[in-house]
Amino acid sequence: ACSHRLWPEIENTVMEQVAMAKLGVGECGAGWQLFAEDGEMKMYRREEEMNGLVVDPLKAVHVVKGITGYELCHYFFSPQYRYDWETTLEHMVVVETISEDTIVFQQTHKRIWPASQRDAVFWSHMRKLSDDQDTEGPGLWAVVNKSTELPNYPANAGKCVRVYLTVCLLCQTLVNPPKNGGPVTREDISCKITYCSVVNPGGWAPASVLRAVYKREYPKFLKRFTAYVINQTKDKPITF
Ligand SMILES: O=S(=O)(CCO)c1ccc(-c2ccc(C3CCCC3)c([C@@H]3C[C@@H]3c3ccccn3)c2)cc1
Repeated sequence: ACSHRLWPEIENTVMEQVAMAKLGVGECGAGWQLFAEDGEMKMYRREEEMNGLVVDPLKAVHVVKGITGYELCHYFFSPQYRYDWETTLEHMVVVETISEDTIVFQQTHKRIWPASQRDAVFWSHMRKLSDDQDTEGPGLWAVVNKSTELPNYPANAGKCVRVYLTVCLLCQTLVNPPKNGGPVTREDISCKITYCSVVNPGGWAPASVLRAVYKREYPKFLKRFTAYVINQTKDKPITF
């Protein structure tokens, strides 16, 4: 994988995205605005436009009990589960499997009225990161998705408007060993999630429409995805 043409970009993007994900939303003066909250889940956005297009960066933080960071990243990264949890997905193609932890996808998303239908072409990379604090712990796992150009999937060639996205799912497993020294069970683990995304919608769509879509779709997506992983793993051995 290190020899692949995308490798340098993947390496740089992962480092940059993980560093950004680790930054707190700080004092809200830094421009992050809380726009959705549900229990442990908090969703922030910054209102940003690029030549008239809404490209609001999104940062969500969440803590989920009973699953590990590896498990969350595995179900987010692996194509075979995506239709189960990604409700806005109409079609997905694995264009290239660069290695077991790096895949290139083409996805068509269901049309969200009144915007025209979108598609995305992106590489996706999953990796374990050393947790600076405790090296031997379960550590940090991340999946980074970033749009890329593919000659065989030219942008805006068919009915879809091409979106440009950069997404980072950063997960830290927290283990609270049982007092009695017994084996660690799912009651003793939780996962701290940071999900960052910047989606440039490609073609024009009304700012009010896009912001309404983001406000509705992102909380739904993160709640549905985490519930899916909890359900998929509840009767399985823990994978760190
Ligand atoms: O985390 S991922 O990599 C998971 C892999 O699937 C990912 C997340 C989000 C998108 C995405 C692509 C297009 C659009 C819009 C833009 C104009 C009209 C459609 C949206 C809007 C925000 C809404 C949305 C939010 C969350 C989930 C799905 N829909 C989101 C794509 C990939």
